[in-house]
Amino acid sequence: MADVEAMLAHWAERAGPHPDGAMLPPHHEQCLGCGPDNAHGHHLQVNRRGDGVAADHVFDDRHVGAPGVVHGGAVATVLDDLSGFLLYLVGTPAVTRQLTVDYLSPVLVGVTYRMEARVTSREDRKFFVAATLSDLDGCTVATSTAVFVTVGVEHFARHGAVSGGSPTPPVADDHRDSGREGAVGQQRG
Ligand SMILES: CCCCC/C=C\C/C=C\C/C=C\C/C=C\CCCC(=O)SCCNC(=O)CCNC(=O)[C@H](O)C(C)(C)COP(=O)(O)OP(=O)(O)OC[C@H]1O[C@@H](n2cnc3c(N)ncnc32)[C@H](O)[C@@H]1OP(=O)(O)O
Repeated sequence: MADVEAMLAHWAERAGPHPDGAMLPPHHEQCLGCGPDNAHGHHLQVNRRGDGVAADHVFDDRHVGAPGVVHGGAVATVLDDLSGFLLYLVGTPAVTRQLTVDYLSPVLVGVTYRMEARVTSREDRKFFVAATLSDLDGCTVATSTAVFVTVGVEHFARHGAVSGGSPTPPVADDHRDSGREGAVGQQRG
């Protein structure tokens, strides 16, 4: 099990507050969406924009599905990860419980897209997120909505290390969290 103290320190260090326009830290160094040390990742660089978050992104040949067209899973990955940056504004760890993607037009390899995400509402431990992926002419090519559920730091401690190390194998009878997890309090220092 990963060290809870180390994980809390990791979050406290990154929690902010982050001023409008600031570049937000990656979730962790190996994150598929934003981790700088993940050779297979998207390396998203995300800024706070008002109450939302935004990033520009260019998909490359690693992300292709049909020739020249980005794989839908890769599109879902970056929309999910961008939405996960709203954690820095909400101030609590959370995980995606549901993600729905609408693919409006083909997303093309080698083209710059602008992505934005914002929280649309909050209800107890859930927060609802909407995100868009648009070309630089302002034409929206994909949208997503997601439900994030706040979790305690134990959630991550139970399932793996923060970064670097191999994930902890799930315990046979503990692959799913038992009962409801309370959100941890705000980590803002
Ligand atoms: C302080 C600042 C923090 C800064 C963070 C910094 C670093 C972060 C470091 C690490 C990474 C952390 C996050 C990464 C962020 C982004 C990366 C992209 C996001 C991801 O990659 S994340 C991975 C994929 N994700 C999962 O791995 C989740 C798997 N899952 C579970 O672990 C359980 O699911 C759990 C424990 C969450 C809850 O489990 P459970 O048993 O307690 O509850 P259950 O799941 O049944 O439902 C819960 C509520 O969702 C409602 N609900 C369900 N479906 C709905 C729908 N369609 N519409 C409306 N509501 C819906 C239900 O109705 C109920 O609502 P209610 O509470 O009102 O009853």
